[in-house]
Amino acid sequence: MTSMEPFGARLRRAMDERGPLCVGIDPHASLLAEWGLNDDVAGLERFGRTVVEAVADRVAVMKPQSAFFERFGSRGVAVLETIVQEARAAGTLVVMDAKRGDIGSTMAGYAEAFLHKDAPLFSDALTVSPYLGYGSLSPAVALARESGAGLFVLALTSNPEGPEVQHAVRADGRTVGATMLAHLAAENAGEEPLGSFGAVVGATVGDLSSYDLVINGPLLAPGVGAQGATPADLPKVFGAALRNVVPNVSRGVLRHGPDVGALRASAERFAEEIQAAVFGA
Ligand SMILES: O=c1ccn([C@@H]2O[C@H](COP(=O)(O)O)[C@@H](O)[C@H]2O)c(=O)[nH]1
Repeated sequence: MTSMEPFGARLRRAMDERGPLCVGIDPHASLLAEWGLNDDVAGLERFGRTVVEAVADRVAVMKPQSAFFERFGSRGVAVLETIVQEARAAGTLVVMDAKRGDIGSTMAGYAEAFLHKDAPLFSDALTVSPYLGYGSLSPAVALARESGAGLFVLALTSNPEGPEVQHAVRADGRTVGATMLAHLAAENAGEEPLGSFGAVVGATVGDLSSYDLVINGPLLAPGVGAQGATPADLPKVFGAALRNVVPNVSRGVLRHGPDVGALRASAERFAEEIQAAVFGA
């Protein structure tokens, strides 16, 4: 397989050129209604294509939420394929938010679905769950390396229920979340300018001073906007790892649709606030 430049290098360049904002494509039923669209496949497609038209040529990353496409079965997945391909063709990197995780032999199938360069849903990176054990992700790590893609591993998620698992302390005294971060730092060791194996760390999680977020890889940070975090919170949460943070905003931008100009203006406002928070820090 001819491989692409590694995801980490492509992401670093995109963040340097366009800023780090990731805009989510989350076609909630309530947003389809607010946009005056039907809650059907045609509405889904119009929604997704409008978001791509508004921001794909200007933001570093877009993150479609697979759940809202899978909701419509095979026809929804077909729309997802179109959206991913159009967004990538417009110049943005696509992180597929599908949060896959399974025993290793099945994980290999999920990896083929999203990380094989000839797969209809090939994405620049995929969110994965390590809660069947980090080692169960090995087939995805291997295929991502081979095809120049990346992974974002759930480490410290933005939801209030996450800590009961992620802050749990293991027999060796480390928390589960810290262990995931350490695995990722090992994957990324020696990679320049940035490793391809990132962590999901919510912007809402508060004080992380006891965690080592410097993993030489990207940190996908959902939670800005609708979940209550603001760009100004980023320096406090991410500290020394701030320059590798990719803040995701979904509903905070999407609620401004369906007008393309209003979506674009909202993304630009978030991008400016994030730039000020990261580079003014
Ligand atoms: O810890 C996590 C992991 C993923 N997400 C996803 O990000 C977006 C957030 O959407 P908003 O509308 O900006 O709240 C959504 O797709 C989540 O599934 C997350 O929120 N937290």
